[in-house]
Amino acid sequence: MIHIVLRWDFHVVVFQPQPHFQSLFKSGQNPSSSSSRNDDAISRLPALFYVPQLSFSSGDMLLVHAKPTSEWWWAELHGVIGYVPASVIRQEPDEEEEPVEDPWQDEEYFGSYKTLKLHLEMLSDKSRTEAYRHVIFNNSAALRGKVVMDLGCGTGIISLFCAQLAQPSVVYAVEACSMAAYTRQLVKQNGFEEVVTVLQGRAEEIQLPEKVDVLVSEWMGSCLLFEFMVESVLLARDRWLKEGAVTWPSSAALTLVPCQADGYYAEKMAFWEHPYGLDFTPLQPLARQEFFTKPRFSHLVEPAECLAAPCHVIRLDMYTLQIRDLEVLGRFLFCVERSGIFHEFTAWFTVHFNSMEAEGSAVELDTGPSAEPTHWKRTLFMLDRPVSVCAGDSISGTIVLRRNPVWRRHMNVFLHWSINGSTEDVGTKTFPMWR
Ligand SMILES: N=C(N)NC/C=C/[C@H]1O[C@@H](n2cnc3c(N)ncnc32)[C@H](O)[C@@H]1O
Repeated sequence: MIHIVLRWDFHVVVFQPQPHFQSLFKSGQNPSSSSSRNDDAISRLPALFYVPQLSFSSGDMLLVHAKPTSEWWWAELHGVIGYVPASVIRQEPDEEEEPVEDPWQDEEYFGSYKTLKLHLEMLSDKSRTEAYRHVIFNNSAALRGKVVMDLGCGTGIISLFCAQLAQPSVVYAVEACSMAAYTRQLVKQNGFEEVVTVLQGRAEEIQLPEKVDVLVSEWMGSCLLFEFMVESVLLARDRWLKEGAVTWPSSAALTLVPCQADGYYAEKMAFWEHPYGLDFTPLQPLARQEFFTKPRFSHLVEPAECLAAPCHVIRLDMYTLQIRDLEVLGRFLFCVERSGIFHEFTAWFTVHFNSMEAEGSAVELDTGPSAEPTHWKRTLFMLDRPVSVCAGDSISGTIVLRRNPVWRRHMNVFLHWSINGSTEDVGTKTFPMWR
């Protein structure tokens, strides 16, 4: 979709500080928009903590990739991509509008949830499913008479928990794919037709008869954000959640830790040193490319393999998070607690469910090595070359989860690290998830 810029007759570089990094700014450095002061201030800032919006001038032709909200569109100008305020641009009718592939790949994405495979995997994950049941049980009194929306209900397990353990006035179970027809059968089979209403359609498009008191969803993907179903939750939050109402999960955190991974390294890399007494090391560059380029999702790191204390690199408050903040960033500083070989970074997430009652206890779903394994397991980012580290060394750097500007369910993870702050002993690597 081509658009031209109207009204804005000056060059604008607008940076939007991300609230959850507010605390990381040095005082007095919050930029204001559209001023030379802005440019100076920004040139001094750690740009990593800003989501640049597109700079453009009147008359520019923008290529709009996506319109996540009515006020902010995701667009491209001269190869640079960023958010633009929709209010200043006008759609130019295209002569030949060639069909553009759906950046959400909804056909493939929702198609994967039409069969039982993924639903069986999620339902078989007791840590995950029991956590949601625990939340409903803990809040059963507060849920009485409430209106609930279960976004992406799948087989409807969370909605069925609500009807089984509490007395909400209604649960709107929203499911985009044809699984919804079976979900209706399950609601009937278990006698909850009076409470649970299954609506087939995308949460972004369905119409609810009323706003809701509780928005519950199990949206977390590998490395927390993969699939970016969280965007659908934010849109539904802004559209259907009553003032002061509850969203479950209430917050999320991504955790990172440097680890030793002898087994995986031996299996994929050391193996080529002398298979059957022969030297196959010329294949190691191929092995590095094939096995270490993409993150490994199905990884179960043990606590003993962690070389330092894990650290939360990203925290998301589901009440204040904005879609444009989903180009999320983080930084880390690890103090190595045990000498060993630094093979990889491992990532996992934790989500919290605040109680609806002031004194109620929160529920936590932790997918890390100190908790029961879950179907998410953990995500492993293998370094190209392992590094020997000693207790007391520091591993500092940044992790940037940059959403794929075109394929909106995908992202790239940039990792940059330095050992003991040195400028020689540094590393940097980008991991595509998946495109
Ligand atoms: N990855 C994790 N954890 N959960 C995936 C959960 C996916 C389920 O939620 C549905 N879903 C995902 N996004 C939407 C949406 N915007 N509107 C309606 N239904 C949706 C999918 O069809 C799956 O059944």
